Amino acid sequence: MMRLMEDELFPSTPGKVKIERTHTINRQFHRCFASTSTMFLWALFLIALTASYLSFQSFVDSSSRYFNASWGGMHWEKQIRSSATVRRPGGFSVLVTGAAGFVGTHVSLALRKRGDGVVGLDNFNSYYDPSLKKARKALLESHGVVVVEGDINDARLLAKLFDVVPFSHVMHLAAQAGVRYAIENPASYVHSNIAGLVTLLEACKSADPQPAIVWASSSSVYGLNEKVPFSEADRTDRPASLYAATKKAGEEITHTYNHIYGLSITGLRFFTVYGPWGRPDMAYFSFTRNILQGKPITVYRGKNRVDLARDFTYIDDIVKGCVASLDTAEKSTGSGGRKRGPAQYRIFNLGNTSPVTVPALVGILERHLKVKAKKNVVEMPGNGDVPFTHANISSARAELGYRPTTNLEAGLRKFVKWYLSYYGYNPRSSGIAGGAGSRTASAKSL
Ligand SMILES: O=C(O)[C@H]1O[C@H](OP(=O)(O)OP(=O)(O)OC[C@H]2O[C@@H](n3ccc(=O)[nH]c3=O)[C@H](O)[C@@H]2O)[C@H](O)[C@@H](O)[C@@H]1O
Repeated sequence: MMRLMEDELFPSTPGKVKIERTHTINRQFHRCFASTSTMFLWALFLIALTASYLSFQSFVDSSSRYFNASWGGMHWEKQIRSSATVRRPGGFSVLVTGAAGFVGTHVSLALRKRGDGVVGLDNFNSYYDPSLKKARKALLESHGVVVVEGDINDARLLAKLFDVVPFSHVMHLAAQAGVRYAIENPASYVHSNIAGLVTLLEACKSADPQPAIVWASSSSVYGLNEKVPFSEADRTDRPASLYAATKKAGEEITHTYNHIYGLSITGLRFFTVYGPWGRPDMAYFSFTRNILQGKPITVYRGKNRVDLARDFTYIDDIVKGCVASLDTAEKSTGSGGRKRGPAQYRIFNLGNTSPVTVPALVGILERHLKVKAKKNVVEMPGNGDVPFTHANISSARAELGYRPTTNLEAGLRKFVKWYLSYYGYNPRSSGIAGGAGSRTASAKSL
C-alpha cells in the first residue's frame, strides 16, 4: 500500500524539469510528512505509555492504601455505625476529634454515658507518650466508643466518616497543644491547628446534614493583655506564642466558615485545664513526676520577681462546659455546601475565675504527694509564656449555665490519686513503678 502511494506520488519515470521539480518537492514533502507522522506516532506512543504508567501507579497507591489503611471496609463501617448509635431520645451523634487526648477522652466518655453516639478520631502522634493515648483509647473502647486512628488532614477519611454517619455535632479537640513547644516545632502547629482545621471545616461544610461544631480555642489568645479578668470582647491581636497565634487564626477561620457556609460554630477558650488522665507536658503533671522521682523542678518567675499565675481549670468543669455547648448549639443552616441563612457563632471563656500562682501550685502538690520539691526558680524565658491568665466567665454562665465547682486544691488531690494509681509509686526507691499504659485503664480511675 505504501509502495503504491509512493509510486503514484513519485513516478519512477523522470519527465520534464518542471515535473522533475514537482517530484523533488513532493519527495521532500513526503519525507517530511513521513518523519512528522512517525514523530507523531512516537509521541502518541509515549503519551499512552506515560498515561498507563501513571494509572498503574495510582492503582498500586490506592490498592496499597486500601490494604494498609487502618480504616475502611464493611466491618469497619459497622463498628463506626455502632459507636455512633444514639441511645437516648433526642440524643446526638458526635464526631470527637482528638478523642485520645486529655479533654477528648473525658468529653467522649461523658457523652457516651448519657446515651449520645460517639466516634473518636485521633492521630496518636508522639508529642507526648503515645502509650498514655493508647490507654485512654482502651478506656473509651471499654465503654463502646471507637477511636479511629487518622489525621484531621486526611480529607478522604473525613469524607468517609461523614458518609457512614450523619453526625449531628463535631466536638473538635484535635490540636497541637503546648505553648513553648512551638519554638521547637512550629510546623506542627500549622499542620494541626490551621491546615487540619480547614480540612475538617471543609468536610463539615460539605456534609449533609452539616453538623454543629464546638471546638477548642485557648486562653492564650489574650496574649499580652493586662486588663483582667479576660473577657471575650477584649482584644486578641497580640499573641505571645505561635500556638496562641494559630488558635486566634482558628477563631477567624471558623468565623469565615460560619459566614460563608452557615456552619454553627462555638469556640471555647480553655484556661489551663488539668486533672486525671492529663497531659504529661503540662507543669502540674511534669512537676508531680519530678517531685516523686526526687528530681528538681524549674519554676518560672515573671519580671520584677513577680510570680506567674494561671486560672487552672479542673477537667470536670471543662467537660460540663463542652457538653453544655453541644446542648445549646443551634443547627447549621447550610446544605449542599451552600449557606441557607445566618448561623450561630459563639465564643466562650471556660476558666475557673480564681488564678493561683505557680509556687502555690507546687505547694499544693507537695502536700498531696507528701514530698518536698527541689525548686529551681528562674526568670521566665521569652518563649511564648504569658505572666497570668484570669477568665471572666459571665457569658458562659449566662448562656451555658457554666459554673466551675472544683478548686485547685481539690482538683489536684484527684489528679494525684489518679497519677499514683496509674503509674504507681514506691517511696523507698522514689521512682515510678509501672509506666504509662502498664495498667488496665478503668473507668474508676476517672
Ligand atoms: O490555657 C491555655 O490556653 C493553655 O494552657 C496550658 O498552657 P500553660 O498555661 O502555659 O500551662 P503549663 O504549660 O502547664 O504552664 C503553667 C504555668 O507553669 C509555668 N511553668 C511551666 C513549666 C515549667 O517547667 N515551669 C513553670 O514554671 C508556666 O510558665 C505557666 O505559668 C496548655 O499547655 C495549653 O495547651 C493551653 O492552651
